[in-house]
Amino acid sequence: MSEKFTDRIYPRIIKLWEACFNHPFVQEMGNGSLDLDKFKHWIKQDYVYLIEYARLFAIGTSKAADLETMNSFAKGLDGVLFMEMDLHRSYAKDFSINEDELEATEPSAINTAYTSYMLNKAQAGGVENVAAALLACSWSYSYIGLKLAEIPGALEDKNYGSWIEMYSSKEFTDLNENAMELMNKLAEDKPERELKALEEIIVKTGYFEYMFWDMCYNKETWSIDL
Ligand SMILES: Cc1ncc(CO)c(N)n1
Repeated sequence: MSEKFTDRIYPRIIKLWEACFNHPFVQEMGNGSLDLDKFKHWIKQDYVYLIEYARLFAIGTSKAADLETMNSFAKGLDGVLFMEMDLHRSYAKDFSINEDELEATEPSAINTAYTSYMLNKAQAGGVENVAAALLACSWSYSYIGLKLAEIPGALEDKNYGSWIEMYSSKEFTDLNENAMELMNKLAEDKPERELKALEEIIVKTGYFEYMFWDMCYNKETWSIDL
């Protein structure tokens, strides 16, 4: 059996996940000191990010060549819309942000750039492009969730415990494994040139992951108030 695609790109990709894990936003969630306003910015921005992200799974479902692949994309779509976004809705409720306000969040510049890039890559290419465009999202959060859960007391934190619990849960771990398996299956037997292009999509979305943390930490929207 040939080497799995995700194993082959791992040495490069892990540097991105480590940088995300070491970002002050993530570190401060881990020790409970993160400013709640920064976290609220994440909840709102991430909610509208996930609406666009969910579309990728729908695109993948329609581009899939066989039923098994359709099922995997559909499972991902269900997981994002109902399991992952429930976390955001539950936090929003605690913060007295109603669901209409949450859904009406204006995506920031980085958020818009990230989702536009993903959707463009997903729409322009074959089904393997869709799997590549959505992978950094689940892979990085799964890495971060599992690492944060190892910090003593982090799972019990009154503010960030449920975040860490969800992203380190079996359900989310399964969702990410499903995305990784999809990528590996769709990358099988692809020529080197195409594998390089898929790797590039994963690296670029990985950079966007880092920038998303930074955007939330600095509560950025767009550069000029109008
Ligand atoms: C920006 C971003 N990346 C990844 C995830 C994990 O699904 C998320 N919720 N938001």
